Amino acid sequence: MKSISLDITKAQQFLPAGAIMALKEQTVAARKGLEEGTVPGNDFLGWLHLPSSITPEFLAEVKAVAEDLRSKAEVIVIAGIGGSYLGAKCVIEGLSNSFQWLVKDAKTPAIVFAGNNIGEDYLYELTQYLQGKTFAIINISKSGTTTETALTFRLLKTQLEQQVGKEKAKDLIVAVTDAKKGAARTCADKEGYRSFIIPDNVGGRFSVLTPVGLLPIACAGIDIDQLVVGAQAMELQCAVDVPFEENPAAIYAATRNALYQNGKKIEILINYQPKLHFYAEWWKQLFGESEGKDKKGIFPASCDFTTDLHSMGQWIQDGERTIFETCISVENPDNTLLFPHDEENLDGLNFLAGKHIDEVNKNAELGTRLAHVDGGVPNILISIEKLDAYNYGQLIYFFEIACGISGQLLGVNAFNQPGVEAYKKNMFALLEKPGYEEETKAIRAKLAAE
Ligand SMILES: O=P(O)(O)OC[C@H]1O[C@](O)(CO)[C@@H](O)[C@@H]1O
Repeated sequence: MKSISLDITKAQQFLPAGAIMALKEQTVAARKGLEEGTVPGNDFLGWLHLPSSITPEFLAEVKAVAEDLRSKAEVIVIAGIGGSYLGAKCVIEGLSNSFQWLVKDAKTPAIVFAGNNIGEDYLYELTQYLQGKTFAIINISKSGTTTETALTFRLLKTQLEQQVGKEKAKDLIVAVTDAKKGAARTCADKEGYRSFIIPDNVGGRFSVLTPVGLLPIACAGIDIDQLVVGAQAMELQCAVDVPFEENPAAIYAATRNALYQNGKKIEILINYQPKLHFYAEWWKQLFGESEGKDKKGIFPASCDFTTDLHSMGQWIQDGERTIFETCISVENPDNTLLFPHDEENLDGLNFLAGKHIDEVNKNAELGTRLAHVDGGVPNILISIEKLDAYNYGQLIYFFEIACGISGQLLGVNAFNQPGVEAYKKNMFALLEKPGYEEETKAIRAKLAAE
């Protein structure tokens, strides 16, 4: 099977000669640091050899639980946020029929995501939708205490128990959480739910190849074996003994850091396939939480083309020259659709007659790349053969390891996220959570003084 390919030529032309090679030594050291576990945050390196350590027995266990839920439920609600949501969401969106939610298909339950927001209307509408339906809940939280997820889980658990009774609900709830800590673990053990463990040394944004991602993905009927095989192939391709010039993750990490050092502060992940929208959301958390710290870090942004060419295209072509693009290009669509000839040609589109829709898309892609490069936007191109589980597996591991390397080039601990606590602390103080009495007083005084 074909490996993903990386082309940095249209980024390199914006850099001083030798800028990427100047980072070679540091990049090789960073890759070695990951292998030897000497990097900052080294207690969170469990993802590094995760693909090759996944056993067929473990995958069979995940698939068996997924099959069981698929056979019992019309709807499966995946409750989780951040890394406990985005990996599954990006793979499921990427590899399912775009109109799956409208298709009445007895084999695949509707997969619905929740626990990733606190919208009262969202949750109200979800609880309404679930009324009278047999639904299952996968409650995913590493800490087991994340407010958005815990709040949603309580709502849904209550509804499920009311609808089917406590005993039957037990069979329809699965927890994916820490082995020992957190409310989600306590609840799962006490209620007797089936559960999967999130390894201690795998942080949320690196956890898609643990049951956090694998269980929901299997519930959607996607081939998790191939996902893992793709990740394993990329693990080999980015191994510590692969020379810098042949390691795509090392080259990508060095290139984006060279661009950053030369004033390109924003990276826009581009796709030309609507199915990749949530891939970018996953990627933004991966790089945003890993690198945005110590007042440093490339800002990870994303655009869906050609859609956003009609909204953000102007800015990208002509705005401040602090951006670069990384484009994920999909070589082959899964399906064939030819553009029809029309005798009257009222729309003037007969010049496209007989062409694949993808040919139009590919020309839009090439035309955009040339225009943006001409407009001063460096372009990194990542090509994959097609959107399938194998290629998704490759892409996931590629960006994970690139991120692990890149964080070191930037000089940060890529595996913590201390900054996310600030909003939580304020929210708990404002909501008068027990234990936050001092913070409540302080924040009320602050607001009164404003
Ligand atoms: O799995 P958990 O512990 O609910 O965390 C969800 C997300 O929240 C964060 O911890 C940020 O608060 C992310 O790093 C994580 O992916």
